[in-house]
Amino acid sequence: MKLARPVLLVDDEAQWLRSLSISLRRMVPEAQIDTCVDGREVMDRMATRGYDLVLLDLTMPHVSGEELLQQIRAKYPNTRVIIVTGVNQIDAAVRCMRNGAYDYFNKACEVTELVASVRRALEVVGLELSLSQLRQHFFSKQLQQPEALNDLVTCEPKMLDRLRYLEAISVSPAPVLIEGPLGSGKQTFAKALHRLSQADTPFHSVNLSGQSNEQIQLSLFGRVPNGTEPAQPGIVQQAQNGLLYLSHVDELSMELQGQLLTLLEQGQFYPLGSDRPRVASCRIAVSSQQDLKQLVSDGRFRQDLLYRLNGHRLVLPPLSERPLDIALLINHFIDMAAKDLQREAPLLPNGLADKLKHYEFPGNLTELKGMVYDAVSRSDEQTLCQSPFLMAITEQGSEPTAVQIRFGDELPSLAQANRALVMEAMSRCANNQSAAAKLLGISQSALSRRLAKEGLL
Ligand SMILES: Nc1ncnc2c1ncn2[C@@H]1O[C@H](COP(=O)(O)OP(=O)(O)OP(=O)(O)O)[C@@H](O)[C@H]1O
Repeated sequence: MKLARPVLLVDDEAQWLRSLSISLRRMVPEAQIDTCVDGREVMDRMATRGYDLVLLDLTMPHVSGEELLQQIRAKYPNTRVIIVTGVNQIDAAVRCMRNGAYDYFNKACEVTELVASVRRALEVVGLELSLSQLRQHFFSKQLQQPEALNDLVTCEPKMLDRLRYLEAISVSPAPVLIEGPLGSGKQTFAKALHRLSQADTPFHSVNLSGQSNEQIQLSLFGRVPNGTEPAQPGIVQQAQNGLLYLSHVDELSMELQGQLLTLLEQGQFYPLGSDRPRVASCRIAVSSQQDLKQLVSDGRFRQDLLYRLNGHRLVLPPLSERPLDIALLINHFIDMAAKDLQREAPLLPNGLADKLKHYEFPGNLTELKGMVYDAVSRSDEQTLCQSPFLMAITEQGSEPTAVQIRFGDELPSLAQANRALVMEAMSRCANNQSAAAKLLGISQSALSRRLAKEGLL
């Protein structure tokens, strides 16, 4: 969601101030507009309320815009200033830009140009703010709002880093891209982001997978009334000031990718049947199971959209790379299942979590949760029934792996093939020996011996 951003408009022409504030309130809903007709009051107003952006008229009685610009830049370096000039003041405007103004706007121009500049300035301030929060969080290593993250059970250091990052970006208005395999917790992270930022605003989620363009347009953007059908509001409109989470963005058609880009860049959308844009004011988080960079290389995803979405990016690892979390998650899901199924919570049998550390979990947390619910419903004693887990482990172990290797005319020797396989596994795992050993189905010490023997260490 877009967080409220305080903006001060300074001009001695009360009429201009009034009409500009109406336009900005309508077209940049996250801007919280205050006005000031007397330049002498500006620094006091700045001291009582930290403004993200000041729009400053250049020519005012008592104190000039140029003078105020200098004072604001000296005392409030994070505040952006846009200079508003009359027709013949280009030289002064250029001087102001040299002295740190963010932009300048000529009153004779279309107000939409000023609106675009205001949006850009607020976006920059938002990004700077989240960057400084990021630094703060990483240095403090403490979670600031642990209660908002209660649904995210983890003790893996790499996941705790992601929670800190989530807290840091919760103040930013920029879009968030969450990548991760099936069931790895993308939506759960999006919900936590919403709780961290403004829990009293709406959270909406739309699954973009398996729907036609028209269904998606209707559910996102709504429709204006036509001869046969009544008006229907879209979710973008309902999510005003809230968070809109779009899952499976990797499955969006090229046409809808363009519309999503308009929504992100201009904060505008078109209901079906209308050529009049509406203003959107929700923050957007999207998720993808596929690597979007790869999709861009394959020509299946727009690069400009990826740049836009990449405002903040979180990549969630598969559950098989979070072994420390397995016992914790099983216990968490046991409690949930026991409550939902109105049973006593059974105990986690010794050794089960360890056995599962070698299981791949193709469905990640969704799969583990399903297994635990099944196990709890089968448990008739005090201990959790193990059969759903053991069955999955056995099935995975006995599943034949289809290996297809293309050989040239000349076959490699066994030693050469071994060496090539080891090098390939190490390269796929970024030289992480324990991951490479897992890939090769041997122990880490066996891999280490082999690497030493081959002179690859
Ligand atoms: N860290 C976590 N702690 C506890 N439960 C979690 C955690 N992450 C996810 N879950 C639970 O696991 C299940 C799957 O999570 P979620 O729906 O967020 O995954 P997803 O990546 O969005 O799924 P999909 O790929 O299908 O869109 C949900 O029931 C969620 O409540």
